[in-house]
Amino acid sequence: MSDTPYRAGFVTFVGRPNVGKSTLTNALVGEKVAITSPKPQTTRRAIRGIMHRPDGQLIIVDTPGVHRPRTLLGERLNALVESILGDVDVIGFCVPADEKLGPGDRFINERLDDFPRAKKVAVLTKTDRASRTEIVDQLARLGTLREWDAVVPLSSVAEEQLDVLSDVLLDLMPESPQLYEDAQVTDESEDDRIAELIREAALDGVRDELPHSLAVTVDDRVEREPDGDAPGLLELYASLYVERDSQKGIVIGKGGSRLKSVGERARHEIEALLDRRVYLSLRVKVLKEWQRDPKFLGRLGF
Ligand SMILES: Nc1nc2c(ncn2[C@@H]2O[C@H](COP(=O)(O)OP(=O)(O)OP(=O)(O)O)[C@@H](O)[C@H]2O)c(=O)[nH]1
Repeated sequence: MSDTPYRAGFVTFVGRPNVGKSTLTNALVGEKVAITSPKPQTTRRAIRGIMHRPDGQLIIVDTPGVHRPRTLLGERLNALVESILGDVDVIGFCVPADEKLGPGDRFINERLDDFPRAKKVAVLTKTDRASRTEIVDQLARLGTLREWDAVVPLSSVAEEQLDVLSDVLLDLMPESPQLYEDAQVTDESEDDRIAELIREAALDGVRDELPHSLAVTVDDRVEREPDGDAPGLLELYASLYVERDSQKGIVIGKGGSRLKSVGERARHEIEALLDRRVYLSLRVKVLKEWQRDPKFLGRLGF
């Protein structure tokens, strides 16, 4: 045994939409906890994933994309980002290896000056999509932005250099007792995670601006009695909220076909999460302007 002290603390990954923050969180935690989708700005919640190691714990806070507020939801998201960044030990600034450093990256980087307490690590994501030369060039450009506590190139998909990042992050954490129990991978409630899985399935492949217009609540759970030798089912009743009739049509699809496949996909994911059989009932409701409704936002946990 070495005499390395036990370290634990909080890290958050920031960066433009779609740079791979959620995928990185999932790869580090090793279980699906954050919503990932090819659409920008689908992460709305501060979902925490916890990476456990014998020598420490990384508590990962997933932030929503930093964007200009146009609605009450947008304002609350930005306020949420501010409060998260003010509170973490390390901020991981993510930039993809396969795109040039742009004004969006510089804007976010400059905002990091407002959080002097946090150590700052540059993470070059998606290295599997770039050549060696491109990676070296990007690292050099990243180096001009500020004096980083560390710079790590990695690929979450190819699972390259993830261990390097976790070593680096843990090294920057304060000495601390264990903050969460071993078995915990997230402190989100089970219903929240179920709602996220449904939301992710419902967003898959929809092309317009649905991401911010779709909210999911789990309304009821009923234990169905075991039938002979067959174990009891868990019945889950959830609602999908959209803002317009046209969006309801998109979610439901022709003759309900899309909603059916959304339900099937979500059910599989939920069964994997809960490790038991589930009956899932989905209803789609139109709630005009829900993003401006403080009461409803409160219900969603904002
Ligand atoms: N090839 C490759 N693709 C990746 C990698 N990491 C993420 N992606 C893909 O990039 C897309 C965006 O990833 P996300 O993890 O959802 O990105 P995000 O930064 O959390 O996005 P927002 O939630 O919009 O802020 C997805 O299609 C991922 O599969 C990687 O290491 N390699």
